[in-house]
Amino acid sequence: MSDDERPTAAGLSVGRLLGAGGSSSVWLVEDRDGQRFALKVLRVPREDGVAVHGVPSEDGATRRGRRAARTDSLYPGGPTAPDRPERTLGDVGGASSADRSAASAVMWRELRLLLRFSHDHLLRVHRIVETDLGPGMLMDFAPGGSLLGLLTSRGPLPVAEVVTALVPIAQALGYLHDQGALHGDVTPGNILFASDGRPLLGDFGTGRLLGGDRPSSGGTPGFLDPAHPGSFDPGVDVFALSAVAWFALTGRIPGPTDERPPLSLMVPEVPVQLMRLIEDGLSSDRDRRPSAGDFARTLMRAATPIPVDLVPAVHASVLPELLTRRAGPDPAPTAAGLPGLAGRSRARRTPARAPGRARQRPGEAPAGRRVRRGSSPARRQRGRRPGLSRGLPALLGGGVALLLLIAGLTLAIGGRGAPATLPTDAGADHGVDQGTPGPEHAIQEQNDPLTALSRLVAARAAAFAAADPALLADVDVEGSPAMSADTEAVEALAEAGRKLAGLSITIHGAAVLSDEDQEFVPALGELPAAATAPATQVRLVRATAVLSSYTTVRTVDPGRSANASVPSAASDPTIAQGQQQLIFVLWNSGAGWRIHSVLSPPQ
Ligand SMILES: Nc1ncnc2c1ncn2[C@@H]1O[C@H](COP(=O)(O)OP(=O)(O)OP(=O)(O)O)[C@@H](O)[C@H]1O
Repeated sequence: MSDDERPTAAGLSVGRLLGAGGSSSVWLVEDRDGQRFALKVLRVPREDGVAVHGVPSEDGATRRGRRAARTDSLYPGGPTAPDRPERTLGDVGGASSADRSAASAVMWRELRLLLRFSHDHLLRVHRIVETDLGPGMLMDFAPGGSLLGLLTSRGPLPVAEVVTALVPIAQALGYLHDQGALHGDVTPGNILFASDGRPLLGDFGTGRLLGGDRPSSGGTPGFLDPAHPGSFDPGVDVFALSAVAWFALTGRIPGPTDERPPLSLMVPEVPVQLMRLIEDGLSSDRDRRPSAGDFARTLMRAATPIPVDLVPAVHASVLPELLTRRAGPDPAPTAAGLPGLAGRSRARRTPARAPGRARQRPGEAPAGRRVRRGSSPARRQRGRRPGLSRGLPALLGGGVALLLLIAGLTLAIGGRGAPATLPTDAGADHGVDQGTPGPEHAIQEQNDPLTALSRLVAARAAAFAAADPALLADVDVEGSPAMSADTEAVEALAEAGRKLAGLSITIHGAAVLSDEDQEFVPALGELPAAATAPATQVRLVRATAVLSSYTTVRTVDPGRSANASVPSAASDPTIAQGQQQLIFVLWNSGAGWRIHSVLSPPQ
């Protein structure tokens, strides 16, 4: 955005452009006391057809990524918001007085609405100021930037960070709904972060009050409830929030129900209750959608929240004030040399345990080896882990752990056209073994979890490909998180009369994590001990799971015969291949290795 689009306003010095949405540009400003604010100036459609694109003043990669997110991921196949002809009020010879008074009315309306509400997670708006480009709204500056900016820089987020980012937003929506108001435009661009990492819901431009006279005209494609456009229904905000959660976990907008891949296939570590919550929130059946308050409560129980790592996304000038940054010296020796892990280590040592979650029940002493050993001070004092120095840091250094690339994420945010390059490591490649395992193979598998893992993921792919939950019996531990999530997803496929033709999964670079490496996997603290079967062995295997491309095929007789299929219709989407770094928790209680759960690697 050029300098002549920079507003001027009495008593304010105007700094960098913070961002631009479909209808406004937002600038960093400072008042005479040195206090910083964000100043939002509305933009209006251009009459001469010449487009003025608002781009954030972040680095080039972020800018490119944001465009890609808008064009490839946020708005696939549809009109892209930035391509709407638009202008800043006052440009090209100045806006008409009618434009200005319309803009002013919108601003006053948003201000009046916002002044009625006060919540820790609603962005505070102060007043309207006159600028040379028309009225501007002065609001709190959110130095952490937006969730969209964060996802553009980092790629999809781990479940634990999604919990941190979205529980407060769901609570803020619950508060608004209780007050008889709708937000109306919950999107990743409208979720901002304070410097202490607090998520804030902004942009009440399309908000509405119950009984208000103005129908909603806003909303953002991809996050707009297709079933109830324009209705005054809190479920519209819950739909949008669920779409944001899907987007944060996968890097893509969810798309229509019968076209989106199962979430548990794209992000296997998503707990089953979270998968259900998001599917319920996106359901076209309004009665299935939870209230915003229930959404917050269920999301809170999905994982122990960890601080959102904002560092890769923020402007360099705000780094020093960012409380959640994890670079620099850390008092915990275990985190030495591992930027990004310090916060996680702390979070793990003092977990914000959700109600009802017990790490280990009294009297349930682990008979086999526990999934995770306790982290004694002595262990923490030992400093850098030799295993980690070869393994996880390679992931961290490459930034690969940030990219949960599965099922078509080559089109995902960040403008990346191809899957990330993965670090080579010492682990052998374990391609799919399609043949029937012989006795020798079975013995080898019994001893070697890496060999077993290749077979397990191939069999898991076969269950999804055929939409046959019975095939999971030899894949997942009975009653485990993996079994619940996979069964639910495969049954949903079967009920929808679909299967994923051509899907296969191969394992590459698999390596068993040492005990010391396991110290750095915070989510392990949430897994139950392997206490139920005395002889249970547990291994954690870090690996890259590579999904082939596949096509969603409709079966002839939905819900009954997954074997019969109709030829792929032209509309059936082919999902491009993708890959993902994962940690598989494998159990062996005597009958061979099975998948107990799947985690994302620490970042
Ligand atoms: N208070 C703020 N502090 C820091 N950055 C902000 C603030 N408000 C907005 N931004 C940045 O500006 C971008 C655009 O802001 P906003 O979403 O309010 O504009 P908009 O035109 O209303 O967008 P849309 O109509 O597309 O939702 C945000 O995505 C964010 O990056």
